[in-house]
Amino acid sequence: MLLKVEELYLKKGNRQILNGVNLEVNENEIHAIIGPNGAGKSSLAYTLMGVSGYEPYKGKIVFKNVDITNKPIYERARMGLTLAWQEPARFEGITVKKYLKIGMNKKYLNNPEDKIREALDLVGLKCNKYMERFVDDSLSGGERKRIELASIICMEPDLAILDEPDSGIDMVSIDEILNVFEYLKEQGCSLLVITHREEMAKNADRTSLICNGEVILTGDPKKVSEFYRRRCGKCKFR
Ligand SMILES: Nc1ncnc2c1ncn2[C@@H]1O[C@H](COP(=O)(O)OP(=O)(O)OP(=O)(O)O)[C@@H](O)[C@H]1O
Repeated sequence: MLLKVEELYLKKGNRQILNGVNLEVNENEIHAIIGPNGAGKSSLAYTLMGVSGYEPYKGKIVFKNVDITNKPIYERARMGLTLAWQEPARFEGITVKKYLKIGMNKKYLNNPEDKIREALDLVGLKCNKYMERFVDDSLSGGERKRIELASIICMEPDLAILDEPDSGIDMVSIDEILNVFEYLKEQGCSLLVITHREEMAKNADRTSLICNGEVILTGDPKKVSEFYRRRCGKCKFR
């Protein structure tokens, strides 16, 4: 097992956000997380990554058999964990090329430009058009999401947590994103993908449903999606 989350509890102020999350991600698995707005999906992602302000008050996070619950974000990153934020990264003043090179896996540093071209191609962006563009507001939300995904391809972490990689991506391009997921899996990465799109969840190996800060069901993606649609309509908002 790659990631094991045991009974994780998180508060923000006096608000209870995570209520004893249990979650397991296997090696080489695409694991989707679904659930209603406000269920705690993004908060779980930040807690797993070790973002400041998201320290759990109870529970355990084990990554590659190491207890990382109290490890700082940079140590988790060094161990091969990464998070692509819901809001795409903005590195004002940096070109796309430079941005993709920053987190690049060492094994590609001999010939970074080839990997950058491959990554941009995989996410459906024309290299010559985007390499020298700046990562800033001049890029559309969808373009930034794609660049974020390209950075994961260049980084090739052991586990990438992707918070709504499909938001802002037009419907016809969802297949492209799914292809990137398959590509990353072939490279040996595991993915934890937070999504509101059923077709994304259905293409995962397993899906977990989060409700009120708790994983209430994990299993076959089609069954979990179906359960969510049938049973969770009523508990959408707290
Ligand atoms: N800093 C904070 N202070 C207080 N409450 C917070 C804070 N951050 C998040 N919350 C609350 O925690 C709950 C979980 O939020 P979170 O963003 O994790 O949900 P989510 O499942 O990712 O939702 P969505 O699907 O809308 O993105 C929400 O009720 C939110 O209002």
